[in-house]
Order: sequence, then structure tokens, then C-alpha cells
Amino acid sequence: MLQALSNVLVTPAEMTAVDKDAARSGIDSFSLMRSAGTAVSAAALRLYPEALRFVVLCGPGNNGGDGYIAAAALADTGASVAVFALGDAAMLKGDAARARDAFALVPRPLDAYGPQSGDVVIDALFGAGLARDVPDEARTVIEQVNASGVPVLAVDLPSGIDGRTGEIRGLSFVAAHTVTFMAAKPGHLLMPGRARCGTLEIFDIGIPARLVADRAGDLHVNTPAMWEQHLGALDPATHKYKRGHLAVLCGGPVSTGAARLSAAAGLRAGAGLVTLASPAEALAVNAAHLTAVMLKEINNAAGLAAWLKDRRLNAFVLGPGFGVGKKARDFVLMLCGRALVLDADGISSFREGREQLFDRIAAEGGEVVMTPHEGEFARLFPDIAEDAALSKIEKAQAAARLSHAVIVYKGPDTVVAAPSGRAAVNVNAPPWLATAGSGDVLAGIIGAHLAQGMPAFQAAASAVWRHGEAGVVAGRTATAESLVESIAPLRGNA
Ligand SMILES: NC(=O)C1=CN([C@@H]2O[C@H](COP(=O)(O)OP(=O)(O)OC[C@H]3O[C@@H](n4cnc5c(N)ncnc54)[C@H](O)[C@@H]3O)[C@@H](O)[C@H]2O)[C@@H](O)CC1
Ligand SMILES: [K+]
Repeated sequence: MLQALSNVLVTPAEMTAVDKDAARSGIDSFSLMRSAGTAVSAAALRLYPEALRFVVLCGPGNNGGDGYIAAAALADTGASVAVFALGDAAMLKGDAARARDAFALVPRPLDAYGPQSGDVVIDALFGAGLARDVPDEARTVIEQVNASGVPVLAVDLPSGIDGRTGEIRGLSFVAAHTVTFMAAKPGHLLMPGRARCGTLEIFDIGIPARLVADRAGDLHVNTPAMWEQHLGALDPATHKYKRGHLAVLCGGPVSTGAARLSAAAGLRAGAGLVTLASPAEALAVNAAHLTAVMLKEINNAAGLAAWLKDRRLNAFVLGPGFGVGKKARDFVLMLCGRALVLDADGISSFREGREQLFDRIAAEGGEVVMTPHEGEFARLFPDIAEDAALSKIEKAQAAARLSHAVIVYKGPDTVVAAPSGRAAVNVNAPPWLATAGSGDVLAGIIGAHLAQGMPAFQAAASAVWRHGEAGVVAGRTATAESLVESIAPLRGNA
């Protein structure tokens, strides 16, 4: 991966603009295509030295052009190569036509291909230019190849995957490996696209990094580079109050476990002090389970208001097991000027009356992070959730703008977005992280990071990453409890 662009995500539209900028700056576009196609042939030889035949499926645009270059390069090595074209290859234009001419044989029609054992398919039907659902003429081949188990190496994207959204446009190849150029696209990381790309290789075809960076938005893969400059906030040498006092608000006596999980995760993730704020009727059950986490009786808004006079309480988690309703709304509205993680029932409580919440966050300017999964997102942001034109990234960005909060839109492809539009897509979470109580643990880690003074976006993004790492350490049999035990130190953290 390119160092200067290592975490940048570029949309297909931005990439098209980069191509134009590159041409304008005097870079020969055919030389870029030659680099792209040659990289694909190199990947094919490296990954499939035992292939009996490379079958290159070429489409009507520049993705097909990359395919012809790859076919010619593979043929030059003496490998057996066959090319099948979608549509009339004689109609290709520009660089793609030039690339077609570089391959000595006339391509056969796409529907003449039937997968054979020993084939390796190079999918160069559609890439960034896929503008609508995959055409009928390509359906049978894609279905047959997917059913055959023949390995597929995708050029830029598996054909049928939308590079902006990761959605499947009708149907798509399921690739074992994808070679893309200069930077990853959202469709490589968002589901279901991510699951169909196989391993992702990002190849530098020679466009100056500056040209890519100039067009890229504030969209990244969630890696430590996104937030490591803020890890100083987690310095273990400080007094326990300076390491932050996190308060987790607990619900009634029958649903206390979720809040205790958040509290335990917050302590493990480095908050100096963690207090569970519990109603009187749940004090006994909480006291029976807590040791290092402290307990405080808070029954109503008046009790919370008195407690909030203590400014050393510097972050709050409200939602896990809290219960949906007026009490949650009243409490949350009192916390909008502080650092707050709003999760689960805390989010669902604002299904009605969300404007009051959003206005309060805007007016009080607190560091507010909301952590909806898909169902909670649809409850709080039904208009955004139903907009089929938007990608998951764009939905999270729209919700952040509307609510004035940092949004952690959870799932296998969790997106963290700030009101400014800044966003990161998380990629380190193993599938077994989707276990009961996992979200409570995440809320606690975010709370710990906020308590230690990290800004909301960085607190959330680093917590999502740390939660993913904990999942990897905990392994397939992870439970919420083992997940807490598996939270590892971040650099600079105790
Ligand atoms: N990004 C870059 O810097 C470079 C990109 N290159 C390649 O160029 C590709 C993009 O090329 P294009 O913009 O020509 O796009 P594509 O080759 O992905 O596809 C565009 C063509 O397919 C047609 N089309 C789109 N959707 C269709 C559908 N559903 N049914 C039927 N026809 C459809 C379009 O009308 C157009 O003719 C990239 O994916 C990459 O492989 C490389 O050649 C090197 C440089
Ligand atoms: K492709």
C-alpha cells in the first residue's frame, strides 16, 4: 500500500476526477492503463502459478482495457490465455481500443465461455464505471463462474459491486483477490462488497499521490494513524482524576448487566474512576456484583442535577439496559453539554422528539457520540435510513450533520462520522464480535476515551478499533466478559 495514501478512501467519482487531473498534468493515460494491466498479470502469476489457463473477461470500457493489457502480458510469459469480450470489441474506443490491439488474438463472445477446471478468471468486465445493474448478457457467465469454484481475480472491483456503496448491482462476481489502483474505494470496505473482494491489493500505477490527495474527501480506513496523535491524553502517569471519571447510568433492577459491562469496559480501557449511577431499587443487585467500579444512588433528574455539580465527572454513558422513555430523555438532555456516549435505549428513547435532542447538542456543544446499530439508526434517522441512494458512509455523515453528534454506525463495517463530514470505515472487527453485550463494551471504551480527554471523533474511532482488536484476542468463543478482559493497552495507556 502507498505510504502517503495508506488510509485514504477515494470514491469512483473522485477517482475519475483524479484521472482527468493526471491527464491535464501531462501524464499519458495509456501508460497508466499499461501499469494497471501489468499489475494484474503479475498478481495472477504470483497467486496462481499452477493455473492451466488464464481466462480474461473484458468489458466495454477501460476496465476491459486493463484486461487486454493483462492478457497480453500473461501471453508474453508463455501462459495459456483466452479472452472473452462483452459486446463488440471492435467498438472499443481510446485507450481500451489500443489495449485490445496489444493482444494478438481476436476475443471470443462472452457467452462462449464455460468455466473449466484449472481456469483462473480475470474479471475485467466493469470497474469504477459501473453505472447501473449488470446487463443480462453478463448474468449467465457470472452465475456459472461463481458456481464453478474457479478462482476470480477482479480488476479494480468485482464486476457488479458498486464502488461508491459496496452494494451488489443485480449480481456480482465473488473474487478471491482484487487489484485496485492508487487507493481503496468505499465499495471495497463496505458490506456486502467487502466480502466479495477477497484480499485487496492497492497498486501504485504512477499517479502522483498529491493529485489523489487533492481530490480525496476526509474519508479514511480506521487505523491508528487516524487518532494516534491524541493518545497523549491516555498518559498513565497522571493522577486518577486526570485519567478521568466515567459515569455509567444504570436502569432498573432486572436489566443491570448491560450498564455493568459498560462500566467494566470503561475501567479496563483506562478511565481513572468509574461510577455506576443506579436507582435505589437496583442498588442491592449492583452492589453484589461490583468491586472496583463505584456505586452511587441516582433516582431522578434532581438527583442527577445535584451530582452533575461535580465537574470532575467528565464523561457519561447512557443507554445500555437503561429503559426507553421519559426518564432517559430527561437525563440525556441534562448531559448534552458534557462528554456523552448515547447508546441503545438512550437512542431509542428519542424516536419521538429527536429535534429537542439535536437542538440541545448544538446549543450546549458537548462531545456527544451516538452508537446506533442498524435498527436503532432506522429508529432515530428513518428518513436517512430509507434513502436508498446513500451509502452507509453517506448515511452516517448525514446523521452526524443532522444531530451535531459523532455517529458510530455499527455493523461488520462500522462507520464513524463527524458533523464536519470526516469519516472512517472500520475493518479490524472479527465476525464473532457480534455477540450479546458487545455494544455495551464498546460504549464503555468510548466513554473511557472521552473521560481521558480525547475529542469525540478520535475517542470513538480509537474505541471501535480497540474493540475490534479485543475481539481478535478474545477469539471465536468471545463473550462480552471475555471481551472486556481482552481490551489491550493503547500506546501511552496503562
Ligand atoms: N483510475 C485510474 O486511474 C485508472 C483506471 N483504469 C481502469 O478504468 C476503469 C474505469 O473505466 P471506465 O470509466 O471506462 O469504466 P468501466 O470500464 O468500469 O465501465 C464503463 C463502461 O461500461 C458501460 N456500462 C456501465 N455500466 C453498465 C451496465 N450496467 N451495463 C452495460 N454497460 C455498462 C459504460 O457505458 C462504459 O462503456 C477502472 O475501473 C480501472 O479498471 C485503468 O485503466 C488505469 C487508470
Ligand atoms: K472488474
